[in-house]
Amino acid sequence: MRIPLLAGNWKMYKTVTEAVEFVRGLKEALAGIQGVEVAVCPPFTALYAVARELQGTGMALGAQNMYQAEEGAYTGEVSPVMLKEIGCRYVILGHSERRQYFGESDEMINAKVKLALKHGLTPIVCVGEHLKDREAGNTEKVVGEQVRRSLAGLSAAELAGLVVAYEPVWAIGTGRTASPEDAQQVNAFIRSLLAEMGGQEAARQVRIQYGGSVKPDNAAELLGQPDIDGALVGGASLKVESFAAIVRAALQ
Ligand SMILES: O=C[C@H](O)COP(=O)(O)O
Repeated sequence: MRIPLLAGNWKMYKTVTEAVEFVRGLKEALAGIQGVEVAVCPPFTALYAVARELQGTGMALGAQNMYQAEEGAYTGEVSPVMLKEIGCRYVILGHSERRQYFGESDEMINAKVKLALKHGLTPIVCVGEHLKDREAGNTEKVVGEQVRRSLAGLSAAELAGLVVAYEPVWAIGTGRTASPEDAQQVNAFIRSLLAEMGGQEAARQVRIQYGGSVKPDNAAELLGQPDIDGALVGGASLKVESFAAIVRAALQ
């Protein structure tokens, strides 16, 4: 039984004050909720304050990125050791915005995934095709390559414990969502690929989210698909009301 993971990726939004205020509201909105896992992924600057605010709630903390080294002269970067100490359970890796604006390759993401796992962080590994890939009928080819390369060399147990987020790039922040059927098809494809890489049991356990314009009014249908085990939510995770509504939709 896979517990759905609803994770809010705040991207470069929210000061420390705004982040703390949000978490206080979210705690109230979701008090007593069971059967789903909820995580928030604030900018680095708010991680510590949010970690304190989340204590004792069962909600998890995630970071949006990390560097592929434990320490060193890497100005501006943050290591998995630092994220673990601060209380992160998750780290988003390979988000399409990292791939697009910061030149992250599958090989770099693979190094990050391995180091995150070494330090007890659970990677949320993002994959997804561009519109031109989908229109050319290349979705599975592109997503398949990203999965194989980003997750190369992982053991079956490591694959089983991962979170993969299928995020079609054309659906991110655009208001254009993949249909539940299309999202289900790609998530099922990713699961079959993971079965090839790590065996049936790993594929049965791994959680595969959908992300891309998930909103309160489309969440239930997306989350009701058999291979969609939660959502990675951008814009709609910035307001307590909409994020809480998406979390509740996972229980329907
Ligand atoms: O990580 C989250 C995704 O980029 C989705 O963002 P969005 O919900 O604003 O489309």
